Amino acid sequence: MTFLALDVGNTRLKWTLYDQPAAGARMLAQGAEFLEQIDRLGDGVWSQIPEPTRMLGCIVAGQAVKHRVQEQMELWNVEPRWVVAAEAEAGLTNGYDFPPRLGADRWVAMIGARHHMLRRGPARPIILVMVGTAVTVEAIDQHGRFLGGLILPGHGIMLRALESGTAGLHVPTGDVVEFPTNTSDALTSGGTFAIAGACERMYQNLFRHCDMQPLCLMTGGAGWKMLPSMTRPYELVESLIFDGLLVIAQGREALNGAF
Ligand SMILES: Nc1ncnc2c1ncn2[C@@H]1O[C@H](COP(=O)(O)OP(=O)(O)OP(=O)(O)O)[C@@H](O)[C@H]1O
Ligand SMILES: CC(C)(CO)[C@@H](O)C(=O)NCCC(=O)O
Ligand SMILES: [K+]
Repeated sequence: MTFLALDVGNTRLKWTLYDQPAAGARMLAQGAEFLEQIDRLGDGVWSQIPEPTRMLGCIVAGQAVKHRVQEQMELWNVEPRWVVAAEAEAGLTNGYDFPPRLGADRWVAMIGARHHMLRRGPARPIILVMVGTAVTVEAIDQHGRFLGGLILPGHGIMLRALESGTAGLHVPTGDVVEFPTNTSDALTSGGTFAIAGACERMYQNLFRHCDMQPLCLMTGGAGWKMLPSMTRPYELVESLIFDGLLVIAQGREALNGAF
């Protein structure tokens, strides 16, 4: 029973085909497209992979993008299913004021993060940093309760905002240094330390709240760029959204025999 997992972000669609909807499934194929280019998936690479029996995705782009994605899936019989953040699922409880308003990508990545931790050791609080178009910094306590999280502009948005909001700033890429002495380094370091600093504050908040050292996890396409600038040791797990989708799919399959 093949399983297609989709992560539709604000910039790119990422997909992975697995041999079954279960944690630890074998990957059969994967790819990523910028949102402007998704309309050729159906005639292109998706026409060359085995047909998925099941599909589950998380999407934070709008309805228009969702329809375009579903159109590309019409070459198969599979029913499109999209995760909506719930009050509880797969061992996680949702502390958001209005649980379904929590971004599906955040919810799914947190489920992936909690299972990643539990496979390796005893339960601890988790700081989960997701570095994409936007950056999120989630706090999960040792019992699996999502306490709350930060949303920050991603590095690209920060720099574009500075470029368009000032007369004298243009944004060639610089290096991250402690004491920037040119504009490029000042911009790159400013954005990077803004994110790293927010993560450090959330770490301290969570440590104080739980009285227990949090595990620090990072995911998202630009995670590797942030890693060297963090103030704590972070583990980079690129696949957390896909891991979360597999865990959710497995749970639903066990419950309903389908989903
Ligand atoms: N030096 C950097 N440090 C941190 N983040 C960066 C850096 N350079 C670029 N970025 C961020 O990385 C993002 C691209 O990451 P990635 O390709 O993973 O996005 P994405 O995961 O496809 O986003 P989404 O899931 O929202 O579509 C850019 O939007 C930018 O904000
Ligand atoms: C915050 C982003 C953009 C991160 O991808 C996404 O999860 C989203 O659009 N969330 C909805 C709002 C919220 O999570 O509160
Ligand atoms: K994302």
